Amino acid sequence: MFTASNIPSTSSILAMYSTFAAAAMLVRTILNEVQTLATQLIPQWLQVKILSIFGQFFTNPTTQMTLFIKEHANMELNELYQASEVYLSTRITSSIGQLQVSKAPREKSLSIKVNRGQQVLDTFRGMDLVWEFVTTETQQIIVNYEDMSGSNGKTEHKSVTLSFHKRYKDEVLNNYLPYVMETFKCMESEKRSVRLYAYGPWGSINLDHPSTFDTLAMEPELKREIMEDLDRFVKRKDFYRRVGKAWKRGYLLYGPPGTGKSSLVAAMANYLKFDIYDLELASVQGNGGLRSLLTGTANRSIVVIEDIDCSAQLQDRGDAGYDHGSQNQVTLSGLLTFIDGLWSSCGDERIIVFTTNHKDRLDPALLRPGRMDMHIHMSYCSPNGFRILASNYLQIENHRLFDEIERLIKELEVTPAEIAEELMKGGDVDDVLEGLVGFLEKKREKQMELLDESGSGKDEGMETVETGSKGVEEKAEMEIVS
Ligand SMILES: Nc1ncnc2c1ncn2[C@@H]1O[C@H](COP(=O)(O)OP(=O)(O)OP(=O)(O)O)[C@@H](O)[C@H]1O
Ligand SMILES: [Mg+2]
Repeated sequence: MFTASNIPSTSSILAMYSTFAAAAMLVRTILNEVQTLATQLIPQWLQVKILSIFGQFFTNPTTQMTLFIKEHANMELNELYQASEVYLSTRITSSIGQLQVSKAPREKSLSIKVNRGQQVLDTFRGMDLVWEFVTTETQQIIVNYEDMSGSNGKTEHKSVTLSFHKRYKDEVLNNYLPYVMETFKCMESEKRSVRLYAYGPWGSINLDHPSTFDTLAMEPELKREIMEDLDRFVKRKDFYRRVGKAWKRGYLLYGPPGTGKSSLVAAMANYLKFDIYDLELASVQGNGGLRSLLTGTANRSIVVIEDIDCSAQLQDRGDAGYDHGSQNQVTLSGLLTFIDGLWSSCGDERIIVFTTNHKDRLDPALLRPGRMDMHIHMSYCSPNGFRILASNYLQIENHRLFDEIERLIKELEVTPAEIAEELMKGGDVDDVLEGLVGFLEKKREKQMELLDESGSGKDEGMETVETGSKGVEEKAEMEIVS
């Protein structure tokens, strides 16, 4: 009980309060100092150990927050996961016991990643953050529709977790994660070599294709037009957004085997530093499978579908309109609907390339204006093309046999692949070029014989070969965009 004499005066209460506040502040400052000193003095590996052993006692679930960043979100590649992986490779210290190390043939340096189960500590503006790579498995029953048998399958899901004190939630979401993304983008722009993904679930290999626009044997003017088209495309994000179009570009490459269609795709990828996704339509499970594969491709990539005339079901579009196809096949409708629809909403830089040896066999729906922006005819080797190949393979700009070779090339239908093969044969330059003259003369004799035979009606089924058509046919779509 307070009596009148022992009731503390207001001023003494205030004095006591400010003493307490000062003491609390002092304690907090000392604790902060100790914490900072400890983080500096205790090696990071020990911090991780302490955290992993005692973390469960100290980390109060009510104060800790954990973010889960999955590799895929809504069936799409999660860019934040990719970014975390790349970012954490810059945060590797001696505390981390397990790393994944690899080197691809064309990559200049080793690629080092943190292995799963390993914790990585990071600090950002005074916050402590703990990252960890984790893998979870889900059981799936896979039904074989042929004999209706079932088997158990496991799917691995990769993710990375990020834990921190709850009070940092806003700082992490508004500043730290954007910083992680920014670091990732900077590192990507200084880029590693181009990656090639084969039919999925996308596993990547580094594209070991040395093809560039410099090494391609093509008419210089056509080459320049393609490069300018690509340049224009990547610069035009705002334009595509303004006109409400998907930021994508479609190229149809057609021409006989060995004229450089696949080499041109590699040259485009190397030029833009885009990754390539090589999509084998025949192996895709239905329209749903196509959808999930294509949504799993990264931004700034080229999806290529080779030999489209040979791909299953592509001719098959019923008069009744878009059919949904049987369960296991991709229909042309699925493909076109996907290109038109899904990419319209994603606003990312995408290129799609179809290649074919027989443009005339394609469904006209694919050739309509608006489907593919540019049709590129890859044709037989020209004298210009030969000079590029000679310069690449033999490092020569001229030779006494050039005139004769160029005269033969003009008369013949010979592919750059055939000439490249001759130029790769061993020996000195004279031997190689003489070998090439011999090869071209033999080829001319054969072509004359074939012409005689077809002239006398012996080979009615002989294929006619496209020649001399103009290199680029730009469709209305291209005119609108340009
Ligand atoms: N235009 C070209 N310039 C330089 N090299 C070429 C060219 N065309 C073909 N080659 C050479 O021939 C090889 C095969 O060519 P490529 O695979 O690009 O032909 P393609 O047109 O895709 O053939 P296919 O229709 O059979 O797929 C290439 O690896 C390259 O060495
Ligand atoms: Mg090819």
